[in-house]
Amino acid sequence: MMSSEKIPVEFCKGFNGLEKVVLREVRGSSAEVYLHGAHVTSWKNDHGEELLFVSSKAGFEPTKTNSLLAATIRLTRQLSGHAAFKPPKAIRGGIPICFPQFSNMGSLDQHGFARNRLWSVDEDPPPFPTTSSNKAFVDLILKTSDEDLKCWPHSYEFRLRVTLGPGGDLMLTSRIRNTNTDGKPFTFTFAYHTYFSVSDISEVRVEGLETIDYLDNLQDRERFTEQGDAITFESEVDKIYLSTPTKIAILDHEKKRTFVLRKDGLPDAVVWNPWDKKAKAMVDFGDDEYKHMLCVEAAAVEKPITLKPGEEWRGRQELSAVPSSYCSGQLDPQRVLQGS
Ligand SMILES: O=P(O)(O)OC[C@H]1O[C@H](O)[C@H](O)[C@@H](O)[C@@H]1O
Repeated sequence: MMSSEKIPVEFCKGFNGLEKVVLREVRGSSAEVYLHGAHVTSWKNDHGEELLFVSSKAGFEPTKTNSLLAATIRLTRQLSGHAAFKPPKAIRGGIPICFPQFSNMGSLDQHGFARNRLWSVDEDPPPFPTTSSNKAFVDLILKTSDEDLKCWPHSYEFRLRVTLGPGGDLMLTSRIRNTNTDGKPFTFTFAYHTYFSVSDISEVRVEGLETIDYLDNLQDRERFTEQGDAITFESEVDKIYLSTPTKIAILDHEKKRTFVLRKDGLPDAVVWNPWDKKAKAMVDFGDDEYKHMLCVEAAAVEKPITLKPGEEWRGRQELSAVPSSYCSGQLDPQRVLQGS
């Protein structure tokens, strides 16, 4: 007799034959992680609704990879010069990992190399201090390669655990260790570059960043202070909020859904939407897709992290999606932020 219980962790082939890991939780939620970039490309709630944005122009159809239709789409794209995602390029959407450099704030390529590398499954990860009963998780690892030593001359071990919690929450924990044998410390910046899927950007509010200082990427990283109201969107935004609260809420009024982002070890938060002009300039992003995404990125940017040999840093992001409660058309941010 076949068991009806879903396999919590499945290793299989995804887009372009690339290896992926599917996490499933008994109530029906799921997540997908590619070994390319340790990139989370899908996070679905127990109704099967996708909660992350992945660009249709990324050329990335995670669920149709084996079908004739998907093959035809891929061929058509190739023939029309479509900007399909192909390693070593990063996937446009989901949760790319920016390491060891956020943005262009250093000598490396934009956002560092971790999002473009092939990670391995970590068969024997060091234990976490707290044990949990979660079954749906995977441990991935990235280590120094000869190629990366040329641009970043340090030895490191980057362990990422991706966990799907029993309620469908998605947890990412990074542990980065300096394994240099030359006695030298290293310094890095970091971000979980999360693309949330939203119904309509003009209906979205972000709570938790009011009155916080930020560096505006659109104004030479000049420092400003955010006003007292929730953040809404009517033009391009690219801001690095500094030393933010650990909990940020993204309220999607139309979907009646609120994402709650909790973070630990990551003081900053980047908020990005390219809006129409920049969207048009991006080859792997649809002209109108800016309306349906918002990046809110748990990050360590302003104060780079320095590790001495043998030292380990930990940075964690936890995402949940909850139905928004609202009365007389007004969302109640207090309730969301208090977690009630
Ligand atoms: O195009 P990418 O390299 O993936 O970067 C996409 C975006 O990432 C971050 O949010 C930065 O703050 C933006 O300045 C950048 O445009």
